[in-house]
Amino acid sequence: MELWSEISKDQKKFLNFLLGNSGSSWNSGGQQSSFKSSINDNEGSSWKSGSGDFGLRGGKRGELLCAVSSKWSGGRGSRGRGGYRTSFNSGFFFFPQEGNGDGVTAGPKVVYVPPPPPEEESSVFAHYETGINFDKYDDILVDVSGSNSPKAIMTFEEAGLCESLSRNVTKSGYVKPTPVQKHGIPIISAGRDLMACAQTGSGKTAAFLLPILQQLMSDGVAASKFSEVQEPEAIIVAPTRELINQIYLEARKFAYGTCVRPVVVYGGINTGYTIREVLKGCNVLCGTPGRLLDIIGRGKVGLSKLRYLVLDEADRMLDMGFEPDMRKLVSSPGMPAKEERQTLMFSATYPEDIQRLAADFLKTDYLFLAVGVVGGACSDVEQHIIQVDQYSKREQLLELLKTTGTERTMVFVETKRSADFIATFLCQEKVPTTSIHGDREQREREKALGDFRSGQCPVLVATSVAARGLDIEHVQHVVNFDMPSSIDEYVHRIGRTGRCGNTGRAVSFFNPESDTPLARSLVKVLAGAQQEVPSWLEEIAFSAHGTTGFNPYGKVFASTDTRKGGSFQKEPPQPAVQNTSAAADDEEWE
Ligand SMILES: Nc1ncnc2c1ncn2[C@@H]1O[C@H](COP(=O)(O)OP(=O)(O)OP(=O)(O)O)[C@@H](O)[C@H]1O
Repeated sequence: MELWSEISKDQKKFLNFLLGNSGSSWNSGGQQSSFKSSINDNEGSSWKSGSGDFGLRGGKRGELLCAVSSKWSGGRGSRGRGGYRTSFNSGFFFFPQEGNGDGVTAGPKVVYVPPPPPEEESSVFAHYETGINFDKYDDILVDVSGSNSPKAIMTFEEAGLCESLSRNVTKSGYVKPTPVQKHGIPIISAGRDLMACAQTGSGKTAAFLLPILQQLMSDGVAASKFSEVQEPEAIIVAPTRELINQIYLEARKFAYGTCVRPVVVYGGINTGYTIREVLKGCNVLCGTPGRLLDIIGRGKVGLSKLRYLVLDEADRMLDMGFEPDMRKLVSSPGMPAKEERQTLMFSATYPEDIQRLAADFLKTDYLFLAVGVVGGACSDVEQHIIQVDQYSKREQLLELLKTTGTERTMVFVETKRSADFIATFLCQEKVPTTSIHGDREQREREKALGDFRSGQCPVLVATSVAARGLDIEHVQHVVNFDMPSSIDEYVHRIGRTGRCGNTGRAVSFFNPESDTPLARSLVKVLAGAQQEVPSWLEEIAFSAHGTTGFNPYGKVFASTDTRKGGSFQKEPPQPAVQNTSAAADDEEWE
């Protein structure tokens, strides 16, 4: 099956090591071959339900699956350095790291070089259609706070884009701007700092890319050329590799046929290759925080020409996981002071404490743009919450997947290990499945996403690493196999469907034993998106006194700009934004 064939040589070597098999071939008999044949026995294409006993049994296959699933649980970045760790029969194994010098991804030398993105125009501009609810975006209430906000535009013509940009917008299938574009484009073009919040899938990426590219074009940015130090005019930061790559592809699309050259840098790929790409010329540098800091620290990127700093998924970029990196970034030698650069922040969620923190990075007169309710779920996603107990989840998932057939479905789980378990379980049940999480090698992550995008594997089991920003055509369903621990994460996860006016469905397994702390905020999110709230959930929500970190009178949403004196100052402190899913899962972000 797909997952199995993706197990890398290194992983196989490692498994052989665990099994005391010094031979080089994974398939060389013994336990190894029993595992392989047991997987192969199940190969076929029919979809059926079954009573998989995966993960609970002992015996050879169970042990081996454990070993596979718990491979490389060494963390990345500042929270997880120190060697490869893997658990096997409750033990931990540490392997010395081979420094790869990229300062980001601890572990063996990374040799992976991704295939170049397709060059043909039809691939560059490939897009999906807007959905039946696209025009309803216009009914969403918009609030811009701060002084002297520029007037919104109603059409792309009013955006004053140069000819090549306009042409690229048209080729992308954009006919009219979404609300975040109508308001965001003129704000950015007017040179203002911006904190923007708009629902998932509503076009935030183009809202910042178009005015930046337009400004660079109209200022006659120098065509990029080889130099030992590159001086980009814009830096865009996002929390995950796949998301920053997607943003880069969008930048490349809108800049097509112009002299503006976007480049992407992220962990998990060969550093030498990355540096060579940057040195060829770089106007818009897209990166994950660690790799960006690394490349700046190596003196390959100078900041003297920097005019735009964009934080996508800004609340994530400024929470406790990434805040130190962001502070490092803005204090890098040569980084223009906030008064000298334009700083732009975008997300679908903005906890108030993060808003206050974000203000440190912005000019005091920044504008706050809220499209709809800050932190609200996309109302184009039909949300269902099903009460489950821990042990019935797998069977319920199988039942559910029988109804979705070959429609694309993302299944979110809490940990990397359960991502492997569930994906393998589904493969055994003949559901073509792949998985993405922070312990998979970059090559595997990209293949998984590719197979999911192409429909070869219509089911993608994912951890929080895929919760934010990913824009994948035809994702009709999201399943929260495990509930996330924060409501914001829920909003982002279900936002992988129902994008750009299309409709989607999200089914969440709610286990009262573990998920009660989420109940009240979930009720509010459901009600806010005009969804049916199950009465049992309401009961749990309103009897959930004493649950840790839950303020019964607290607000789920920041109603608006915290500078207006939102609930932040008046109410008892809210639980800190806990990306506990990420924290509990070691390291899912880079
Ligand atoms: N004006 C438009 N007309 C048609 N399609 C658009 C328009 N704006 C954006 N899109 C498309 O809508 C999809 C979603 O856009 P995008 O990924 O920027 O959403 P987002 O708001 O950043 O979502 P998320 O919060 O999940 O990151 C993309 O495929 C994008 O190309």
